[in-house]
Amino acid sequence: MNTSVQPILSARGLVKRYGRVTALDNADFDLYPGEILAVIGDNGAGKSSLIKAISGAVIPDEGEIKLEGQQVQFRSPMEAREAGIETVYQNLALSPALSIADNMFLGRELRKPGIMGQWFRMLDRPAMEKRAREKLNELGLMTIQNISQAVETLSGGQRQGVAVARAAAFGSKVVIMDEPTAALGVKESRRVLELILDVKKRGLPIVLISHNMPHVFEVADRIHIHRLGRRLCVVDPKLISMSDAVALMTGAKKPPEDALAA
Ligand SMILES: Nc1ncnc2c1ncn2[C@@H]1O[C@H](COP(=O)(O)OP(=O)(O)OP(=O)(O)O)[C@@H](O)[C@H]1O
Repeated sequence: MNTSVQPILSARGLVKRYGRVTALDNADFDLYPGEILAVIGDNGAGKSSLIKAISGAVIPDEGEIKLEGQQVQFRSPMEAREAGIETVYQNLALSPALSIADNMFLGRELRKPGIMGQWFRMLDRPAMEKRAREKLNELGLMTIQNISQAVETLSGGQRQGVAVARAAAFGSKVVIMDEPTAALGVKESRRVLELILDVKKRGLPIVLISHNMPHVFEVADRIHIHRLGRRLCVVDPKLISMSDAVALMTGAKKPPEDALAA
């Protein structure tokens, strides 16, 4: 990974306190163009808080965030989405009773003029279904036959696929995935890992938060190790063993001198 270029998304000195708990304690973050950056850390290390801060879901108490070198202050996930940062949260944020197409366009529905003209714009369902089908085909999610099928009737892997496809379809700059394989079986996890690699092939950088070390080591270009609310170090999965990464994460081992900007 060429870290001499400007990061597409970066953060410096992020602090987030919840009462007496400091979830983020002077945390830094850098994501470079075209890479898959895994974020790993023990339970409670502050990974979700970090991701929420850079995706607009929480507002940090201190620190700065830059997107393509420009300082940004997202006050909501919608603002981050509008800036090109799409997040697949652990709970997927899908509406089970709605169709695949409706879920893909949730919050940014396509509309057309209604019978009363421009004042009453109706949902353009055929256009949304066509675009959703194109996106899913493009991402190789051919197993989904019927785009108007309700999401609650899909398997866990297919649901994850819809959430990832939505992020990949609309994320113009960054896709963030929080534990995308946590609730999935072996086959479904495999498909999601392939999807992550597909998204990377299409040129979008990805932040992957995961507890699954084999998955992290399989797809990540770099690994950001988060500990006690801050970035401890960044390591190259080709140069470190899984057990050493876990030892760094848990504090059993200290990071080498040169691991800060790997
Ligand atoms: N909304 C909140 N209110 C109070 N405390 C919170 C809140 N969100 C996070 N915390 C606390 O902040 C710390 C960091 O939590 P966070 O969820 O960011 O960690 P994590 O690394 O994602 O953990 P896990 O791997 O267990 O999901 C924890 O001590 C957690 O209890």
